[in-house]
Amino acid sequence: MSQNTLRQFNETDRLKKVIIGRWEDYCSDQSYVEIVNEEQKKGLPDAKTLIPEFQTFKQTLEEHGVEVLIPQYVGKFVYDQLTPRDIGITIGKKFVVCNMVKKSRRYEVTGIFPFINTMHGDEPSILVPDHGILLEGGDIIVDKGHIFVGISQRTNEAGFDFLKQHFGRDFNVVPVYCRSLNDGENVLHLDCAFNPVGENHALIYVDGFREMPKEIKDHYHLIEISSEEQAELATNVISLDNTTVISRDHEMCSRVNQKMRDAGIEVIELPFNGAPATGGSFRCCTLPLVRE
Ligand SMILES: NC(=O)NCCC[C@H](N)C(=O)O
Repeated sequence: MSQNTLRQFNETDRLKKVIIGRWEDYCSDQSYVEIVNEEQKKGLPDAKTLIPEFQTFKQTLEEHGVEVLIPQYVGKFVYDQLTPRDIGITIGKKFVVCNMVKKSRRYEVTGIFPFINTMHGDEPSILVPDHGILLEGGDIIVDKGHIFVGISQRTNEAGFDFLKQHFGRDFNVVPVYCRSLNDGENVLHLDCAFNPVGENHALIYVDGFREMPKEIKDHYHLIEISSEEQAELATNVISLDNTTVISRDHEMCSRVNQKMRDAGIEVIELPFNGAPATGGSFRCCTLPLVRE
């Protein structure tokens, strides 16, 4: 299959081509930094910790046959290009350019346009939502005929409606209402509380949702995680295929990692502390273009 054809129908299909976060130039000018989430209020990571962690991540992906792309540097006003997951999403054979809530993330997508422009798909293959429609890729999970859409800190009902309008014929588009900061829960995006792994398992933080959709209960064997594990982004693994994930080598993720192993999934644990301190772990730091 062509590496230049957009394709993502399942979260755990074999990952062939992916954009990962850009660690160089991170926070290169502090005067531009915007604190965009609760995690960052605890302090931003030292840029030096990012280098070995991202290099090892990239190398591990490549060793597993994945083509890895790094965004171009956008400029110091976009101080953080670590988590490309949110700026766009491959759905089926199309690409949706996301409308970001935070000002400092709005132009991040220009760093990946050179890659998107080389990709083909079902025309028109690039969709751009209107103003007022807020949606971020971390809130969108395409799996088993569904598009799960987190209505969260970053995606609104209009974002859900947009996806339903464009993809509702081919997918069952399911809203997933995440609890808010006012409810005492910090679910930045859906993938901070739910993530399919393996053939039909899913990691889940049940208290992160106002109500669990039937489609999640019916289609997955659930591996539940605690609030302490959720705070360390234990759901936020990246699947290489339906047998293998990359997860954090971290004490608050080790129980969940073992649960996945018990379910027959190979878990590659890598040290990854810098990006999670900005709010995103392995899923957030990846933007798949091709899964087959
Ligand atoms: N899918 C995700 O949860 N992405 C993490 C995004 C972190 C980024 N610093 C942000 O707050 O937008």
